[in-house]
Amino acid sequence: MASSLGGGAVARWQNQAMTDDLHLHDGFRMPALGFGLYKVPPDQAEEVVVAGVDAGYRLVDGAEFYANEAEVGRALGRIDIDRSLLTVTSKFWGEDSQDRAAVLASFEATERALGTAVDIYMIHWPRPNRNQYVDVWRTLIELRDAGRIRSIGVSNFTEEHITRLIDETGVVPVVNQVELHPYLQQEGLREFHRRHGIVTQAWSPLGRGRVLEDPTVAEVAAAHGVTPAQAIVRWHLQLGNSVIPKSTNPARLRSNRDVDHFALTDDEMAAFSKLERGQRFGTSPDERQ
Ligand SMILES: NC(=O)C1=CN([C@@H]2O[C@H](COP(=O)(O)OP(=O)(O)OC[C@H]3O[C@@H](n4cnc5c(N)ncnc54)[C@H](OP(=O)(O)O)[C@@H]3O)[C@@H](O)[C@H]2O)C=CC1
Ligand SMILES: O=C(O)C(=O)[C@@H](O)[C@H](O)C(=O)CO
Repeated sequence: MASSLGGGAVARWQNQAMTDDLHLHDGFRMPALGFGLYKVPPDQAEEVVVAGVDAGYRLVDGAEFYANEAEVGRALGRIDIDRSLLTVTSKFWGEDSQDRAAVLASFEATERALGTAVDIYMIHWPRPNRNQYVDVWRTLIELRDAGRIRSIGVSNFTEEHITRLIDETGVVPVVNQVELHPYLQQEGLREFHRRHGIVTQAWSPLGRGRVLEDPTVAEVAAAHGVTPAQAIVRWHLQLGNSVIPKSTNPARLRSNRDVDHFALTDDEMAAFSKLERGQRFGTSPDERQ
């Protein structure tokens, strides 16, 4: 099993199921491993969600922007599972307006489309030039306090943005969903999250598929007899990230979740950490307004 990178290091995580829940600082829990729905075409979304839950995923990452929430809702209506076992997320897009009325309208549109409660609702982008994200956050707090959302979080927020939320409202997001993969490991932000009890959730965790051919990833994967995607998902989980790979291919969707039977060694984790190159495949937080 040990690769040349593994070198006999202690496999701290061996036999530990990494697909279990993470604890949120508001007392609720969230599965560490879920699947994402960005760019899942509406005519495939219903079947992807049914297949994902059937494969054992319990976290579904969606957003109004993905334009497939009605199909996700249809799938959730079909799935024969205790709803309390699922974590359904969505995000406020806010490109047109960020006023309270716009937040409420978007949230209600998502609720209607999904036909079920949103467990975790996030601000999709801080859009810092507009300077309204603290007010948007206040509206999310209001919705949470009214019992309409279980937990509230953010996405694409920097330390500076989160610090402002905390200083001005006293409410810490439960999660910050950010671009994170072996080529963009976000070490500083992860440390900041740790200090504040915020879960780091990795978007584009496979680098949109573009990290899968990396030679180090391939070597580690081969040593464990798994796919590069499985090795990367396992790396995320061992870092303590929540992770939401996307696939419209049922076999890949299933195998991306099948990561409890192997563990990266300390040396393999160290080899992954050397892959950092500050490379983004998506938009940066300050860029999108
Ligand atoms: N908050 C935010 O701003 C953002 C959030 N997200 C969230 O993160 C999720 C995942 O990010 P995403 O950008 O989709 O990128 P991912 O890193 O998850 O990569 C998805 C790509 O990898 C391919 N892929 C998946 N599994 C495998 C596999 N086992 N072998 C080979 N190829 C594979 C997919 O193709 P195929 O489907 O054909 O399998 C797709 O092309 C999104 O769906 C969304 O929920 C994403 C971007 C921004
Ligand atoms: O980052 C990009 O350039 C994208 O297209 C996506 O990340 C998109 O903006 C998004 O937010 C998906 O969740």
